[in-house]
Amino acid sequence: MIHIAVDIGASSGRLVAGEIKNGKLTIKDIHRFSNGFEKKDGTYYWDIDYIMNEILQGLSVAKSLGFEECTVGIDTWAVDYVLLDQNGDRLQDVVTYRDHRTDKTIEKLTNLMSKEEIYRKTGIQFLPFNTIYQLFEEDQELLQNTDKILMIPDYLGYRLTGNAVTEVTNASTTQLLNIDSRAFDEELLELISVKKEQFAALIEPGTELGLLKHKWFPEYDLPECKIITVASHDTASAIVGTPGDGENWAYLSSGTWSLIGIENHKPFIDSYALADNYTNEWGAFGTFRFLKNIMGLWILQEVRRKLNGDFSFEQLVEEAKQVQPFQQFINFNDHRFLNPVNMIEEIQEYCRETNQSVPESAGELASAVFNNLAIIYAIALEDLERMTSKQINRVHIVGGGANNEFLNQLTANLSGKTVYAGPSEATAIGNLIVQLIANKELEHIESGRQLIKDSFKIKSFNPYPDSKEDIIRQFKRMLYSQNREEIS
Ligand SMILES: Nc1ncnc2c1ncn2[C@@H]1O[C@H](COP(=O)(O)OP(=O)(O)O)[C@@H](O)[C@H]1O
Ligand SMILES: C[C@H](O)[C@H](O)[C@@H](O)C(=O)COP(=O)(O)O
Ligand SMILES: [Mg+2]
Repeated sequence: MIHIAVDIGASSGRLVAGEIKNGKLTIKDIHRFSNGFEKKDGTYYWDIDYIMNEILQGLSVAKSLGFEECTVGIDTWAVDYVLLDQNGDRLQDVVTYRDHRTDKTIEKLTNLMSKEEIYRKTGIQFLPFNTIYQLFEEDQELLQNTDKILMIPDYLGYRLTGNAVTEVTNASTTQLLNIDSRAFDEELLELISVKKEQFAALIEPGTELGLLKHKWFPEYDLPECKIITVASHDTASAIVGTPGDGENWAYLSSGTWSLIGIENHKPFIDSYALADNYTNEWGAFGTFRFLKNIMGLWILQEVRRKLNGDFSFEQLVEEAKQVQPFQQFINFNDHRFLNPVNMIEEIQEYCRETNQSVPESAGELASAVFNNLAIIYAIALEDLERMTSKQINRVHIVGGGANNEFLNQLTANLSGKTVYAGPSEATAIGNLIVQLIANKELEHIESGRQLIKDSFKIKSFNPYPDSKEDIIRQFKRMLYSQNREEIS
């Protein structure tokens, strides 16, 4: 049986076919498309109908390749949602988490319930765009006319099958789930005037959602598909697809965002985790993703866009190698980098404000991005070890960022840990692993990770001893001198 992973990140989407052949997981790119958001009347929106069409185009490519039947799993970015009326039709376009409508909402909501109380209930990090804050800002009349609130991958699954669910890994990013009861927290729902019935039933990854409706067949030449709900938060799928083993490894899901953390079997909720804004997003198979959001390669994507796309990502890496490293210390987790009008100007303004040299060329800008991301990763790993008393010896970098060998080596040097890079398509692979487990072709996540190790090339980067301590100390000194607001 062929399985198809639909993995949609903030910058790109892909359909990847996979099956186990001769003891290895073989994957094949079926369809790729770019993703992004547009500003309309002052609000930033995704184009969900464009995404839906690309998924159906991709499935028709699968049919043209001879796949007459398959299972399909969908994973996407977190927190965003669709509002449906009683007929199952969308009440409005889909607002993106980078919209500025929630820039001040954490402050408003934590005046009604303390940060400590919300964190005790949910164990979820305070990001301004969490679903709870977006719903708080929604038009109240619209919300009262809403029959169902569906998270993005659940909405896409609903459009394909007609069945509505709320998959738990992605639902945990709403900051509305109670970590003890594993249900929506009624007090938090009341704070934002949402009724529990407005969410579809919570379900675990690996649950069959339904069959692809034939209403799509006249317009697209499609295979017969059984849709399986996977770990539908893409980061949860990325972690399933990360070939770590034992206790002493961390993951770094490196795409538009950098999500750095460890896989836990129980939540880790204490004042240090709250202070450092670490989260306990729910993982597949009852695990917890104790991680931190770092602004990630979004910064580079926006620098590249402002350079009119004149450089490929590979070229920007080569340009960065040509310049002196560590010329500026920049806290890219500062809220100002979440969605500035012009990322290059924002970076340059930050450097002027902090009396640092100003990066001008593509190489200087790319070097500033890579060097400071590596420092922030290293500090996050230090925090993880201190908070959890766990020794982290290995960092598995997965996602598109795993292709950036320059950043992989910088991360190894500054963290002092061995970096294992790949698979770059870990998210799609993790999506496939859950489908294979649901289809009883794999027993559990451990056998899935062993299959990944047996099937894909993983490249290692050993740390070169250098003055990492001094660099990190200088970065921390700059941080404290600024005391600016992070993205929480
Ligand atoms: N060959 C490459 N060399 C350097 N960086 C790369 C390469 N391929 C991808 N990347 C990096 O990976 C990022 C995209 O990662 P990806 O996981 O596809 O993102 P998302 O899932 O968020 O859309 C790009 O922004 C780029 O920085
Ligand atoms: C807003 C969320 O934190 C974000 O979606 C992140 O968790 C995520 O899913 C990153 O996926 P990308 O593939 O877009 O980097
Ligand atoms: Mg991704």
